[in-house]
Amino acid sequence: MQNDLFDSPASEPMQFSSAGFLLKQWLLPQATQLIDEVRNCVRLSPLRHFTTPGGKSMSVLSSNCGHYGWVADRQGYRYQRTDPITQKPWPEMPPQLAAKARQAATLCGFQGFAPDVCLINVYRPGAAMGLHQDKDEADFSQPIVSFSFGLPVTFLWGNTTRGGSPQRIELQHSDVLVWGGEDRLRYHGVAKLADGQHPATGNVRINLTFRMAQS
Ligand SMILES: O=C(O)CCC(=O)C(=O)O
Ligand SMILES: [Fe+2]
Repeated sequence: MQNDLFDSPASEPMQFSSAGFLLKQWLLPQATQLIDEVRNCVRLSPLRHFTTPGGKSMSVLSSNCGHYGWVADRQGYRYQRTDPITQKPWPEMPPQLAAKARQAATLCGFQGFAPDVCLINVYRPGAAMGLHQDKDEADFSQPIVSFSFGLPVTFLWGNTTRGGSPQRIELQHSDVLVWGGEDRLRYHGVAKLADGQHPATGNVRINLTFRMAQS
């Protein structure tokens, strides 16, 4: 499914897997405002490098907004209501962000998506995310909605088990990925971010991952 105009947001999702969809440049009209909302959130709950249970520092910088936040430390991966840095609840999820995530899910056939967490990931050049499954949520019947802003990156789409060579999906500023159903537990990740500059974000890529942590 091709856009008529290269620079206009997709009106229809591009299906890259049985229950995986890409909405090209779908957030372009709202991108500046949505990025501003994210900046407000990270003023309240700062970006940080989480440490994995294995003791490694993640290359991506992360924070959260919403009722829950995803955290990692020596004890494991989990969702919690408070930010371990500020000891306060995570900032509220900006309604405009939640509304766009819900609308994207609906467009891809997932009705009634009500995310209670938005994980904010900021990638600097050289940062990457290895193949993993999103499986810390209570209910896998809910999809995942993922926004990309700023520098382009290659998204890696694997299988439901480890191994095999992943499909490579090029993500640009304002693209949205939605996956769920039988693809909900697909391994996925992102390749190392290349150096660059983007008018909307400078030298970073911002990823927002919306999920329903609790059913
Ligand atoms: O940055 C991305 O596009 C993927 C992020 C991701 O998979 C995660 O945070 O679980
Ligand atoms: Fe993930």
